[in-house]
Amino acid sequence: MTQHRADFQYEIYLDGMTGAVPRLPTDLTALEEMAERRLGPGPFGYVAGSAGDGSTARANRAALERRRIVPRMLRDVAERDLSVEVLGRTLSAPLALAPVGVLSIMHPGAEPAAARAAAAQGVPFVLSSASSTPMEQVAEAMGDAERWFQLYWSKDREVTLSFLKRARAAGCSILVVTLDTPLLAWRPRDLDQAYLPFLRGVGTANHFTDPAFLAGLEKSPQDDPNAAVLRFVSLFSDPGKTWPDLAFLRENWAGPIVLKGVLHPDDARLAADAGMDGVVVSNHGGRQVAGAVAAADALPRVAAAAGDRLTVLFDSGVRTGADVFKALALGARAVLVGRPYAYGLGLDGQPGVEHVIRCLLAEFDLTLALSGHARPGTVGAGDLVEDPV
Ligand SMILES: Cc1cc2nc3c(=O)[nH]c(=O)nc-3n(C[C@H](O)[C@H](O)[C@H](O)COP(=O)(O)O)c2cc1C
Ligand SMILES: CC(C)CC(=O)C(=O)O
Repeated sequence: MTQHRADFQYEIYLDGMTGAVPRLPTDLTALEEMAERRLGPGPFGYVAGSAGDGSTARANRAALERRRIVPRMLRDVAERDLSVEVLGRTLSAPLALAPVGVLSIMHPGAEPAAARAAAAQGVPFVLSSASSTPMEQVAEAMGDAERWFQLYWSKDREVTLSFLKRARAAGCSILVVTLDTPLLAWRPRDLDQAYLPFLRGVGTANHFTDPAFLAGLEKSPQDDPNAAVLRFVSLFSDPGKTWPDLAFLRENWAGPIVLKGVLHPDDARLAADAGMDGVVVSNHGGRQVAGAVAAADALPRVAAAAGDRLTVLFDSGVRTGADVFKALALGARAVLVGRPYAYGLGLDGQPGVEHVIRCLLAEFDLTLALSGHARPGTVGAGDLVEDPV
């Protein structure tokens, strides 16, 4: 019998009947509620939080919920294949774990535990620049599994070059350049808790182990942590950059480059003109511009502008397998998921992250089949209608 991702549901039922394994909730909203009860208010608030009044994070969910699937019947979906081609590689399913920094605030296993889960479930892991574990150690935890590197584009060219070199040596195939965080947004939840991990030196591991970063310090981060954190904050990102600056990254990264945080179709055109290979339509999970367009509302226009010049990925608000399906129907090739896996990690380490991936992919497989599709590539705009607002 063909093994399908959907079979996970019977594993859960059978385990439940024998009482063998206490499972995390399969509804990822319930998982978030459990995380809120079990994790500390600072760490939970940092992950759950968003910019300003939180309206963009809410809009992300509303824009996905407003789209409704129109299932088709009698289409032979017995043999299904969830794989998709993304920038020259075959992914086992249209899902990757988004770059999420500072994972040690969730669980001591931190990034290596999440990366191992991604590897075990066959989905790419995107290593964050703001990782609490040096990228070499994260890569080591993954064996040969697919990983991409997310760059926070430093003010210091030598640090950027050093990161690119290290990421390449650590086996990262795709460079994901995050454009929407040249400044940290106004985040009331973190302000009210006075909780910003970087000011405590968390999420600085890639910097604190980087020769080019260390060269700018008089003393080691161990001997003078304050100076090291201040250097991190001053270099972390650069609001002065413009489109022509991308030439520097194009010259110094041999593989595909994907720009994360694109919401306007004209920015997609500029990305293609700059020789980029893809974009992630994303508003950073509503964490940067309060009042920004919902990512799912931006997606069809960006996908149209991208045409066949760019591969379009999507994140911000994905919480169900049906959301994955909807994002594909709106024009994405694959999606990234952020907060849910951070909660899975916080609640149960590597198995918790695997649980989240398996839930999303089981439900995606079922949604695909029950909507009349045997593979992601046939999903399109005709599969959705939009509820009146
Ligand atoms: C705690 C946290 C840390 C994040 N760190 C990064 C990061 O280091 N780099 C980055 O490009 N995006 C980062 N993001 C944004 C995610 O990559 C992604 O865009 C977002 O979480 C998607 O929305 P979702 O959480 O609704 O799935 C972070 C998000 C969260 C929640
Ligand atoms: C600001 C970053 C270092 C982490 C991040 O992307 C986030 O908190 O959303």
